[in-house]
Amino acid sequence: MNKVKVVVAGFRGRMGSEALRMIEKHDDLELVAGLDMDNAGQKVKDISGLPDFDATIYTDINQCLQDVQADVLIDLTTPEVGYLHTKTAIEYGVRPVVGTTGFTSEQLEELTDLAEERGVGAVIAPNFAIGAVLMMEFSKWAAKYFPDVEIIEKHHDQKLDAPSGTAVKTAELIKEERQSKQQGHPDEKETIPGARGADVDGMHIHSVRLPGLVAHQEVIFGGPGENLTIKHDSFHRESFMSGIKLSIDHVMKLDILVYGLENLLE
Ligand SMILES: NC(=O)C1=CN([C@@H]2O[C@H](COP(=O)(O)OP(=O)(O)OC[C@H]3O[C@@H](n4cnc5c(N)ncnc54)[C@H](OP(=O)(O)O)[C@@H]3O)[C@@H](O)[C@H]2O)C=CC1
Ligand SMILES: O=C(O)C1=N[C@H](C(=O)O)C[C@H](O)C1
Repeated sequence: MNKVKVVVAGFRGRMGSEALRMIEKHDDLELVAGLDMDNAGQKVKDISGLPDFDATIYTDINQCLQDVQADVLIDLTTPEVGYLHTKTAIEYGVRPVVGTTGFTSEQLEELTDLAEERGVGAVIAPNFAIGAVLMMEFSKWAAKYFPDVEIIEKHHDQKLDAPSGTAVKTAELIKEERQSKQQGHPDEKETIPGARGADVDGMHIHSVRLPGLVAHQEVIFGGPGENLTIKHDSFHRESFMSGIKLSIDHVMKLDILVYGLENLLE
């Protein structure tokens, strides 16, 4: 069997370490290197609490992709690093599967163009949980009938970006379905700045950050005399792993960048 050779960037993190456990469970995947902030030259198995992989740790993506033969780069780092890793991977012809959130729309456009120009498959998915993808799709459908909508996303308090990538993607999907709409009273005034949350095309996004949370989102639609709430909870990061595996399987057959797991689901 030809194994897919994978590099994981951010493998010591909450998501990256879960991705290593996912790779360990699949015979068709092989970890060939890890990208980290630190620990260059050590082996992944030398880091306590991680699976027993013999793969070498690098801190420089260029060095890493020159030294090892890799098919796929999984990136689960930070917005700035994730963007650079994705760009560099495409330049080396290594297919990125990116969960890192917080990219700007300009960065996404640039990466999409680069992948197309080089004919390199790539997947960027703000949420790899199947339930979250359904929540976003159901929300898009509901927006056809309920144009008034607010999004409440709740995450652990170590999250760097706000609003979450999932909330932004949900708003983008809803935007495809409804006419642009300014919600609330036309004379509404915030007496404390930020009270109404972020505004995406009239949709308000509220970000909650608390210890104890993992990743949760409610999309609340309002109509005359009724409300509809579409809600998803990730209680464990294992929830994201089947989506990462599905993306690895698909990215090997792609020659463009796909943004959003919904585009890979049948
Ligand atoms: N798409 C999805 O389904 C999901 C996406 N995410 C996203 O994934 C990303 C990671 O989240 P999470 O795992 O919680 O974050 P963590 O902070 O737990 O992990 C990030 C890891 O990246 C490492 N890192 C930072 N800079 C570099 C670098 N230059 N090279 C290599 N590694 C680096 C960090 O090292 P150090 O600890 O030393 O700083 C850390 O180990 C976030 O953007 C988050 O929003 C999260 C969950 C699901
Ligand atoms: O940082 C997280 O934890 C998560 N980030 C992603 C996002 O920003 O939407 C996906 C999920 O919500 C967990």
